[in-house]
Amino acid sequence: MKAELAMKAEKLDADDELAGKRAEFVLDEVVYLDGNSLGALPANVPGRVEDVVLRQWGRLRIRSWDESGWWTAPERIGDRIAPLVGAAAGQVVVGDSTSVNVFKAVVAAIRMAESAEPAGSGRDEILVDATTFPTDGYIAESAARMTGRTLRPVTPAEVPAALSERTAAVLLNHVDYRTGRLHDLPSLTAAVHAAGAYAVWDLCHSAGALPVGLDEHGVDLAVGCTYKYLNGGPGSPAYLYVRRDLQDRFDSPLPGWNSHADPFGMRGDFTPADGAPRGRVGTPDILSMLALEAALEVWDGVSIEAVRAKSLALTDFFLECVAAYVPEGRVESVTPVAHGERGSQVALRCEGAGDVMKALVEHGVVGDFRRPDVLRFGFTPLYVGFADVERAARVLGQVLARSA
Ligand SMILES: Cc1ncc(COP(=O)(O)O)c(C=O)c1O
Ligand SMILES: Nc1c(O)cccc1C(=O)C[C@H](N)C(=O)O
Repeated sequence: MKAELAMKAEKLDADDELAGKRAEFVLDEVVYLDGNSLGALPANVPGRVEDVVLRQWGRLRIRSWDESGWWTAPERIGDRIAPLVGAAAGQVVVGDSTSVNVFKAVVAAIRMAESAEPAGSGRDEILVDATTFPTDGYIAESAARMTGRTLRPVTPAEVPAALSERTAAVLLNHVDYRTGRLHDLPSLTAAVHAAGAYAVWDLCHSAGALPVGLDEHGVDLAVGCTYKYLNGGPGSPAYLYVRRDLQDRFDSPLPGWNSHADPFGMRGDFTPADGAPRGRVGTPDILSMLALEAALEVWDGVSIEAVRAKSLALTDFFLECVAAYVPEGRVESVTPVAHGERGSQVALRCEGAGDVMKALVEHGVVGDFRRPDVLRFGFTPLYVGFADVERAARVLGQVLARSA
């Protein structure tokens, strides 16, 4: 069995059109299956950061806001992310954290719902994914409280039935951070719209791993981080998508001088900028942002459809190897088997998962542990290969056999 799966991995790697991309990353002999938490370092980033620090900052200093393109970086880099999430140019702005962008998007969605209806018409409810990564839930709760709305946590499957004329906005995750379940963005967005509400999607676990189709599916607002499948580095800035025809109605709860129509007018009253810059707040985090810009160069010539095809092949193969190597009954996958419902990770429920993950890391296989009992393995198609997958499952089998 071992030899068979190893041979299969070899063949899959030989046929992999993305295999060459791995050389564009700084990696070692560790099997790195944690790119859904922190993506690996693209090899061109250190040189770029050195140039940004020593030449752009060190020598050009203040001139770099114009001459090195610092001022326009949030929209320029937004336009580089846009095709990866199915958005035309001019709708994505990079900056701040995902958490901050969730706040902007949810409050802006509530304000859009309010402005679209006669005063007091009663859109007083916000729906939020009950299984969400916690930060989204905390922020939605605060946004609801600040705007006098009620927050109603529901699972994504319950959303269609929960929608009503009371719903103002719905905050959902495209891929669940714990289970890796891919939610049906097209049909949920359509259901939200049919109820007259606004849909906000968190793309943290889907952008760079699978096609999102923001424009195609008429998503209203979306946010995401850039340090997972986009490999921007620890704390790299997040992004905000506002659909073009909604941009004039985007009323930011965090208007800053960078989102002013005339930032250097230094005026006392706020006039919002047109287009994507309206989503900015204050001075962009240039060092992180330009590291991200360099990191995004690995996407040159890569189609997100090819990435998705490889991602599904990797997760299928991992499940096959786990079934072959792991002693019966020791793990249970909580990630859906159906391709249409799977993101780019596999989450295995396992007794003693915390200790098992420690042992895996000691043996050169890095995934992560999510309490109370989940082993999480993320598969980044740009740098994970099929031999990595076979080895990870084999080591998992050995660790579990030892602790039987
Ligand atoms: C779905 C989701 N939303 C938000 C975040 C984090 O937000 P922030 O980038 O503000 O830390 C994460 C992971 O950290 C996440 O998985
Ligand atoms: N953002 C993180 C961080 O600053 C430290 C450790 C982990 C993270 C993560 O991104 C966690 C991740 N969102 C998750 O899905 O669990």
